[in-house]
Amino acid sequence: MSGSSAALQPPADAVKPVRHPDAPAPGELLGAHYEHCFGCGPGQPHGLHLEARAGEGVSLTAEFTVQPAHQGAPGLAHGGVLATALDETLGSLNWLLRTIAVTGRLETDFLRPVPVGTTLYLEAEVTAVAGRKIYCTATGRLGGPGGPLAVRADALFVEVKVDHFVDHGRQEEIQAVMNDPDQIRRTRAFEVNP
Ligand SMILES: CCCCCCCC/C=C\CCCCCCCC(=O)SCCNC(=O)CCNC(=O)[C@H](O)C(C)(C)COP(=O)(O)OP(=O)(O)OC[C@H]1O[C@@H](n2cnc3c(N)ncnc32)[C@H](O)[C@@H]1OP(=O)(O)O
Repeated sequence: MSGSSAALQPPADAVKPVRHPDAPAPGELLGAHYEHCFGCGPGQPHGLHLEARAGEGVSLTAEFTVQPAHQGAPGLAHGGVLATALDETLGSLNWLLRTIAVTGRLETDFLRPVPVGTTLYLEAEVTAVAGRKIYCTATGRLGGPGGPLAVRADALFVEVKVDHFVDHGRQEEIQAVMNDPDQIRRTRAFEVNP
């Protein structure tokens, strides 16, 4: 079964997404948004280490290789890990809009089992924007762009201010980020280029 619920249907006043003029060029790696992110951070030993690359328009591709630490059933990826890969890929789209946003709703179809050792090839695009609401969709294929479709998702992201993280994140990590000039520079770029 597939398709998304009414909550993921863009409203009548939704518009097409607009790629930000300073978005990374098609083919460029986006890089991790946070060193300790479970989805993309290089500082997470058991994380997904997902790598996303800008595509045309407001789209991107990403890859992640399923490790033994990602198992649910023996030799197979855990469904929650696959949902994380989709969530991370969809979240990365916001770099192309230059918007900071968090997942409000994520609907996932698991179509085929994904064995350990598989490289999951993901494609995602923003389909519509309505105010703070960003509607997007993603697929994950086994082995490469022409591989069998294994997972897919539709999601709604909601734009937030940096305050969202400052107000809700544990102070220890927030302070560490605030002391990291690279992270602050990257975050500020989003604030001054709405
Ligand atoms: C100096 C420090 C620097 C820090 C720098 C950090 C930089 C980081 C950069 C990038 C980070 C990106 C990280 C990506 C990681 C991958 C993505 C994730 O996993 S994110 C984690 C999981 N998600 C959450 O934890 C959200 C928890 N939820 C919330 O916080 C709120 O519920 C939130 C923000 C989503 C909405 O709350 P409201 O109070 O702001 O807004 P309301 O009015 O409730 O919603 C706005 C609109 O959205 C709809 N909406 C909200 N949630 C919905 C839902 N679940 N389903 C359908 N519609 C929903 C509402 O109906 C409303 O629509 P209408 O404007 O009335 O038309």
